[in-house]
Amino acid sequence: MNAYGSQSMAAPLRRVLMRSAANAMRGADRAQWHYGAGFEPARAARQHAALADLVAASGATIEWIDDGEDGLSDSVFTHDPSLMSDHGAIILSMGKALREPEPALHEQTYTRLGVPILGRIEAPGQVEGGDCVWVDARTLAIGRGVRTNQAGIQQMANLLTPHGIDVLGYDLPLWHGEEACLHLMSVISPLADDLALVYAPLLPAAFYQLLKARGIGLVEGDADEFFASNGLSLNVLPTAPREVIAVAGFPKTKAAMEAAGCVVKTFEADALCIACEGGPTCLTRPILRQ
Ligand SMILES: NC(=O)NCCC[C@H](N)C(=O)O
Repeated sequence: MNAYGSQSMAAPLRRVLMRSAANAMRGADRAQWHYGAGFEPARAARQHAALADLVAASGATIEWIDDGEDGLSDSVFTHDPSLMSDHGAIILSMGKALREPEPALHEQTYTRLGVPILGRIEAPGQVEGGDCVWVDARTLAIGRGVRTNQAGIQQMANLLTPHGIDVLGYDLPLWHGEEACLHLMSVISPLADDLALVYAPLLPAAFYQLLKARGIGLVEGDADEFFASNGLSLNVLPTAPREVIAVAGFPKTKAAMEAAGCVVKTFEADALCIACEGGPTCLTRPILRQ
């Protein structure tokens, strides 16, 4: 099967790219990778396997990037080195220097799978997948921050505008600093095409106004849980509209999603997500949503 295509954040997830944490994270140095005290490679690997079980149980086919002890610990966060469109994959260019080898891993995997490459973001351009949000099939919002720059956003526009897609850039705040991970997707998780979980105080104001103008309902994530989890309470993966996978331990955020009609499944992720600054969305790169 070489089916691909995704210009929605929440259409049913059919096929997704992941990388096991078992070998990738095994020897990672906490300080070098900017991981928190809770990082524990063996526990992170078990938690990653539990997420993969939930993803598979949703009916999605997982395509695995070749496992290997290449020391690329962050390569488990497959959302970031490539973006999928209905016209093929876009190979991205990382803002975090330690992650620079990862886009090549994605390109090799797409080639093996027979998924076409639409184009590449090239240095000095930088775009990470976590900064990209499909507002609808014709509108891609991109957060401009420490991981994604204007040169990268312009290259993305050059690739997608010919396909009728508007690419809109929005400035992100610095928040915890240049070493930390704050993507646009750190402050919004789409739950359905017309519904998103947000931490509104950190949303770019013009992006907030766009969401409202497009009629997208906003569910407010609980502020205490957002801060306690370093933002990961908000990082929620839709496997279908209003069917989501979230990190366990944030009952107020979960209840808010349920009140908005969502079915929420959770997995323990202290060693994998809270410690390493990436949640279930970040651990998955959708190849096909339809
Ligand atoms: N899309 C995401 O928010 N990805 C999280 C990536 C976490 C990883 N430790 C990083 O700093 O890049």
